[in-house]
Amino acid sequence: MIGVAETTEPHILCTDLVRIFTADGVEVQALQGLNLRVDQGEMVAVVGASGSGKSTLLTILSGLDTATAGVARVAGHDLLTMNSRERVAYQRRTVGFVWQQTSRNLLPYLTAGENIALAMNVARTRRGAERAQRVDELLELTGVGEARDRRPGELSGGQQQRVAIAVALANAPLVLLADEPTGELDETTSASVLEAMRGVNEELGVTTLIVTHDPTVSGHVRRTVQIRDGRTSTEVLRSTRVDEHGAEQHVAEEFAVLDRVGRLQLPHEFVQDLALRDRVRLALEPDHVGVWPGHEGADVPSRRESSADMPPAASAPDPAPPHRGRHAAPASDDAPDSAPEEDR
Ligand SMILES: Nc1ncnc2c1ncn2[C@@H]1O[C@H](COP(=O)(O)OP(=O)(O)OP(=O)(O)O)[C@@H](O)[C@H]1O
Repeated sequence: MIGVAETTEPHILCTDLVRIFTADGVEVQALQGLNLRVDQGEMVAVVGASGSGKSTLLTILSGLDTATAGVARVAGHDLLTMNSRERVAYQRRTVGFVWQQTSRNLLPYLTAGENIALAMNVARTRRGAERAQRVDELLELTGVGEARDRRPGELSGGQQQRVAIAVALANAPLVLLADEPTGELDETTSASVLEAMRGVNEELGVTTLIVTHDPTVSGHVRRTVQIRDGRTSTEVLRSTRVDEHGAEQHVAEEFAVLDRVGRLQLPHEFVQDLALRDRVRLALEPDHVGVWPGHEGADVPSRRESSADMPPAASAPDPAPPHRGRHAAPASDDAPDSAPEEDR
């Protein structure tokens, strides 16, 4: 393992990640060259439609599955070359997980406190009074101190997920991974569980990645990455700015993701609105790139001096205006703002 503190490597790094499943002789490409970087201490949500590859990504990052090709590194661990011993140590100490189903997070016959203590017991971290103190601290941190002596069946869904977060944090992991942690909760309870995760991220600085189909998650994180067909397609960054009157404004800005070799996915509605298909014309302008339909009969852009590689043009459009929905706008609570329809 590389010393994470000594490098500038992100805590989660996926480069051109591919996962191909073969079932009954048919190949399914669940991840098709996915790129993702999450810096140390960041909290990021990956959202996408059913079948877009979210769980596949999380299963690889948690060390339960291995990618077919590409790079997947978490806190300096190379997940493609790890042997089984390293994998066990990685799962016990480097990463913590929260899954959608309580049954996967907690043992039903143990109390909340015993579930947390068990995680430390298995990894042989902390003993005796130190262990008991850590149990109390984690239950306080996740806002369920009162649940300590109750079994999962005696807790609400939201309380169960908070206890699950405490269990995931028992061995002080560097990275917290959550797969649909609010999938079985109502909207209000989901919001409170996500806020608990945010509190943990801010308090402990643990790098946090949540994958979910729930678009409201983006209201609780600074960065939301959209995954589409096994690739990251767009990102929404949320920030707070002070306007000219000194008032704080929450701003959400959506970006397309550009990979190492310059590929990007155009948002679905852009493709539909301009009836783009098969190929497009591109023009390099001093401060932007223009994209026009490339099929026969489509309007051809003018040849600009800066567009050296473009074919001769028939007409000269105005400088391409920024397309709607792609620049800073006040964030609404029902984000993800202008995310492609099919990804919601
Ligand atoms: N073990 C497997 N064998 C074959 N195909 C699989 C396997 N696991 C996933 N897939 C396929 O890979 C694709 C991505 O699946 P994945 O479960 O990662 O999507 P998802 O975004 O998590 O979806 P959901 O939100 O419905 O859980 C789907 O087409 C799925 O059918």
